[in-house]
Amino acid sequence: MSEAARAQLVLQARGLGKRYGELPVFSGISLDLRAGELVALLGESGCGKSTLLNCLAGLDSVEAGEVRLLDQPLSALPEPAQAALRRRALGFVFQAFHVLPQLSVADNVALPLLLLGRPDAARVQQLLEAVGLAGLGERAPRQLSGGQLQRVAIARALVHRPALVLADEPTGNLDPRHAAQVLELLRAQCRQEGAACLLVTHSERAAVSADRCLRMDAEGLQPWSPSPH
Ligand SMILES: Nc1ncnc2c1ncn2[C@@H]1O[C@H](COP(=O)(O)OP(=O)(O)OP(=O)(O)O)[C@@H](O)[C@H]1O
Repeated sequence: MSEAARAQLVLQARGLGKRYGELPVFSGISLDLRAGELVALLGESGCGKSTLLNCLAGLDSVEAGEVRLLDQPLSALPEPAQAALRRRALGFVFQAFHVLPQLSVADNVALPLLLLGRPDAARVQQLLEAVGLAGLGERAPRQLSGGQLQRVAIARALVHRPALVLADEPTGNLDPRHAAQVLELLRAQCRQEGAACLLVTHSERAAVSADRCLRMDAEGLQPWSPSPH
């Protein structure tokens, strides 16, 4: 691989294998994600997409293989170094949002910046506006709808300009207008900030807007082309 190609690599996974007890979830998964690309990950429910995202982030362990994030061996780093790299380089949109109920909407979005010691109220406001939540920053999460909470989670994942965004069905609870807005935001994050984004989706519409698509099945990850509309 050339130096230029290596420099573009944000994430490199090789030979990942995962099982829950006796149940194999996946094996032999390899994946490269480059700066600026939006990659859609599709596959049947239960095939292991969320588990793979967790393993790529180092939030779940693998039995085999290696994950390199920004050319550092994430899975081999001691936990404090792993946490520091994750905090700096990663934005994660969880399927279940994981918005903290005791913090306001704006404080939830601000959290990654605070953990990095870089508070930036203007950036928080910019993200709230970008996801269509301007004016709701002072609300408590319990006062928001499911779709609004999903957008809080997306704003929080992007606010610190991470090199890698892992997004687990980020448009699953959104109407078409907000789904398009969120996809546009993820794309802008890739284009403007040079981030890589791996987007788990069941939506062919979302897949069409990706730079490339991967389908996950028992054989591993295969390149896939969505049918044009
Ligand atoms: N903590 C766990 N313990 C045991 N089995 C688990 C655990 N988490 C997930 N699984 C199993 O691992 C497999 C993969 O689950 P996963 O959530 O990764 O699938 P998915 O492709 O993301 O599904 P969906 O599209 O429905 O979100 C499933 O068979 C699931 O039942």
